[in-house]
Amino acid sequence: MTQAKYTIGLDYGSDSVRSLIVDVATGAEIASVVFPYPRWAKGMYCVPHENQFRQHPLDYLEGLEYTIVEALKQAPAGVAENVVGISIDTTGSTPVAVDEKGTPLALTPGFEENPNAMFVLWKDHTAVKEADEINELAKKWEIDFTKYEGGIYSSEWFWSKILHVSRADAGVLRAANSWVEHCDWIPAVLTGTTRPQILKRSRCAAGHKAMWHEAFGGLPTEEFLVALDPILSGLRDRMFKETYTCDVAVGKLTPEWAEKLGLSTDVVVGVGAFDAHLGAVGAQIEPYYLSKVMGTSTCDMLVAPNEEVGDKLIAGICGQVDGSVVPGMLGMEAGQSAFGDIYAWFKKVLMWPAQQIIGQSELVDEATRAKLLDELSDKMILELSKAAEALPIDEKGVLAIDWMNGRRTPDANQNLKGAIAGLNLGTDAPRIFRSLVEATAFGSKAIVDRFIEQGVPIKGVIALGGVAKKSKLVMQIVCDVLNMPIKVARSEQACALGSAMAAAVVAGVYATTHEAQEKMGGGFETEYQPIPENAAKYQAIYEKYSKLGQFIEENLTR
Ligand SMILES: Nc1ncnc2c1ncn2[C@@H]1O[C@H](COP(=O)(O)OP(=O)(O)O)[C@@H](O)[C@H]1O
Ligand SMILES: O=C(CO)[C@@H](O)[C@@H](O)COP(=O)(O)O
Repeated sequence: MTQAKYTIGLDYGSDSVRSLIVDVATGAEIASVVFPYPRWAKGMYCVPHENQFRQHPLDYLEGLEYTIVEALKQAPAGVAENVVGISIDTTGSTPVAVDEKGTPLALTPGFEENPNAMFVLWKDHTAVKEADEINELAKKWEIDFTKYEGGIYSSEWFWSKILHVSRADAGVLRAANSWVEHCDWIPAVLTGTTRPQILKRSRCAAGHKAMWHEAFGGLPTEEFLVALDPILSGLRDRMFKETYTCDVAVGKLTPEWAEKLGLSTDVVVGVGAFDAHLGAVGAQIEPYYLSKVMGTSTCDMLVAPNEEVGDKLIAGICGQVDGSVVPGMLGMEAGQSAFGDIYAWFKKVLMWPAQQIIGQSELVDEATRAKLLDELSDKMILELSKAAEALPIDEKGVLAIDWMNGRRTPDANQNLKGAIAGLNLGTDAPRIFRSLVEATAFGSKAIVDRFIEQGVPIKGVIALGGVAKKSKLVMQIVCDVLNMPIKVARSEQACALGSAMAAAVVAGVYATTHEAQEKMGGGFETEYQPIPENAAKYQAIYEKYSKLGQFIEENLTR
């Protein structure tokens, strides 16, 4: 009997990192371990009301070691010796300033506690002004460098963040040799290739967030960047020219990391990519099937043969990049800046009085107070969902707009804010919660409609991510609003599974990503079907959503 081989997929989400060990022959998920980022969990280095969200590199390194070592402990004997590859996915754009060795500045003396020296998380919107400047200059420039990124550059992306931090922190500006995406840094650490000049850069990250395109010869020109702000002068030369798809190897584990992880130095490490893109691979994406990663935010991925899309530029999405999802095919990205985060926000609002009052009540002892608050927090969304599910669709009821974290697509605008209208004195929490769920579904429909308007057919919808697995209410409402069937990927960890598939390709087990998908894919566990009468009602309400959104954009934008 041939010796089984395994790969490890690492999925760095917004709140935690998880490892997944997979049997490459069958896709069987052998072990998985999750590591919540400790500093992030305490809210360190973040200022939510200023949209500042930063993550310390130590959160990532500790999670890297912990999740792999613990997963190998859970795996049967003989697995560790037969791991042949590791690949990772992360959130993005989540860049960090690095020194000439490629070390994030927060890991160097004097910057240990400086949020500007840490990873600027994808949801950090401190660079709204810089994004506006990039868009204004791009539209006047001889080449519109945003054209392969939907024509609108976002504050969530690479250059906006670099410019903002460079302006805000002279110390970081002086010490920064280059800037590196999270999805590029981890593979470089594992393989000892962190120096910016040799570090392999992800096609996915560069193409979707850094305005990289082979038609430009790589990144935007030095002239464009200097015209944006002379503070960027010389940085382009310390960035990169080539980019690589996730079927390419970065290198092999260094002896140090092989020792730490209990793995062989023969283990091949793949070029990284973003979570949504490898999640789509893990969910067995096919051409013209929209793969929705439904988590704190949503990412909508599509793939199509390059030749079928041709020179078409798809306006208002997060970019069209050759090889960003499945090597050899065009990857198209859209998404919503907040999805599950909106439910989490409402829960936080409802928790405030309880935390202030129960949290200080003398009627019960401290241990009981803590248990009460934990139970409230743990059950809040489930209880709201149960009550919301019992409510009828109300075409004259509460109507919400899902732009609490700005609008990512269609047509990025991080200046926008959310709204809740149609309230009366009888409006209760479940009704408001249901309106928020409906709003997130309407935001999803706006994206689907944009692709179709732009001539990209959508044959069906695949869903993955935490919300897809946790909420039947959300999934049925999204299904009714889209008026399309939605298949939910079986894997609890589709992003990590996609990374494990990529690792199997870079390790030479499979020749193509498609082959790895076929052999390692877990298929689908549920298929939601739209309820026709609901779909008809939601079509009418969606028109109101669109009008309210237009009013907000025209009158209430910051
Ligand atoms: N029962 C639920 N119904 C709807 N949303 C939920 C439920 N439980 C958790 N969530 C949401 O799931 C999101 C986390 O999704 P997940 O995919 O696990 O994380 P990430 O997006 O960081 O990868 C949170 O925003 C949370 O509000
Ligand atoms: O924007 C991207 C990828 O392009 C995601 O990394 C970002 O939305 C974060 O996704 P999650 O909500 O953490 O799943």
